[in-house]
Amino acid sequence: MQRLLIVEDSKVVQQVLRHISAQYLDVAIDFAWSLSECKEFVSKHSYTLALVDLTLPDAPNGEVAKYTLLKGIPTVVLTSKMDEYKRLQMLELGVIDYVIKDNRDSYNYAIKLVAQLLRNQGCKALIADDSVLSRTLMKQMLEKQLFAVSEAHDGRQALDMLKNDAEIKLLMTDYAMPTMDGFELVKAVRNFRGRDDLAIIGLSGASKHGLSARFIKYGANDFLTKPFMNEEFHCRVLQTMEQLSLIADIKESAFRDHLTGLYNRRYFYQYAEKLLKNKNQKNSLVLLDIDFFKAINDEFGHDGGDQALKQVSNLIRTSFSNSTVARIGGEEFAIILTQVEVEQAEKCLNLFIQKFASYDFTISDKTLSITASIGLAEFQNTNLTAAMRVADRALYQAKEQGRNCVVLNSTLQLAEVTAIR
Ligand SMILES: Nc1nc2c(ncn2[C@@H]2O[C@H](COP(=O)(O)OP(=O)(O)OP(=O)(O)O)[C@@H](O)[C@H]2O)c(=O)[nH]1
Repeated sequence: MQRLLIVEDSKVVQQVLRHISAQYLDVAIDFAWSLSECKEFVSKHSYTLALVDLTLPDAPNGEVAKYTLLKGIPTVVLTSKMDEYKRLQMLELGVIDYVIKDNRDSYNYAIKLVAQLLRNQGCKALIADDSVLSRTLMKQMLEKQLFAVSEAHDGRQALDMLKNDAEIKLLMTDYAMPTMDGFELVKAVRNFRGRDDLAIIGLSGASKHGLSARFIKYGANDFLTKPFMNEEFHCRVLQTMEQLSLIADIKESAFRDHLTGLYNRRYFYQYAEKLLKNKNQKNSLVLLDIDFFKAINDEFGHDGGDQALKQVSNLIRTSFSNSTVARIGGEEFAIILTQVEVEQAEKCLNLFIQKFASYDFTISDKTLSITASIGLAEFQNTNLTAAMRVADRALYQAKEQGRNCVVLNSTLQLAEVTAIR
């Protein structure tokens, strides 16, 4: 579990930070007023990150940052001190960033910076550089930003590592390297990893003019000239990763249903198509439809119906937490149980439907029971249209049989699939 420590002695600033943190951060946060309180917290918890003020009643000269760094906690300074000497001293000590609090935007900047650092945690970064010194320096700096860092001594090795590990999200590559230079590496990598999936920052010595533009044209997201200041390095890496995160957020929201937070139909179809490519995996496809949902809308209004949909979604999500659950229609849900054969799925769904029927849903302070009908079909060696039709037929039968039941459509499947093919 990630944990953040904020050390700030101003009540007003603490309130502002609490407010902005609630919008951007989803981690445990402790607020300390002083160095002594900070020490108390550190003795009780381990922290992923600290955001500290430099001037505290019991520590007027930045002692708190020295303390958190000494304790191995990556630290961001948020201070009203516009002292250039102090700033450089702090950056040299190893703080990730030094943010001056001169307006509301600086608080936003600091918290967004913290949010990005927390997202970096455990994220894989790769450094491709033939200079051991350069690699060591960058590794230290990236580790400060909470990345898990690996190294490659030339372009060829970096390319192999990237081919074998889709989890690498950041590549820092030098230009001049033996066997394969930075341009060749970026071009090759972009054949299989897009800009929205892997961030690339090109690097080169100051004497080589025009390299930055070429790096970017070949597919790098940004460029750094060596030697760089630590602060610039941190800013560029964070900004590049923030762009990647924003794209990931946009993609994620495009695949989510606004009302319930479940995956939507679009995502479900893409996911299901991919899954079918693995011919050997036995999966089960479940279509669940709420019974007499129109009556709920009629009694409680559309908002009441929405409340019911949210509660039903939560119940399905928590009951099938290891599976992909999507809302594919108004009151219709699809679930794929991967590596679960239909006979096993049927048993599990029969238990679930009982749990569903006995669950107390609450709409506008009134408790009510809701039931659902389920159609189940095998989801292997077929095409998606066929599988959906088979499961839909089973769902139709469940409705016909009086609802609140599970129907497994195994008999129709072969005939259906053949007909559709
Ligand atoms: N509140 C709310 N209602 C929705 C939403 N989407 C669809 N509906 C309603 O869901 C109801 C579905 O009604 P029907 O298709 O007749 O199905 P049913 O009443 O559940 O009956 P059976 O499926 O046959 O048991 C309609 O009244 C739709 O207006 C939604 O997002 N919110």
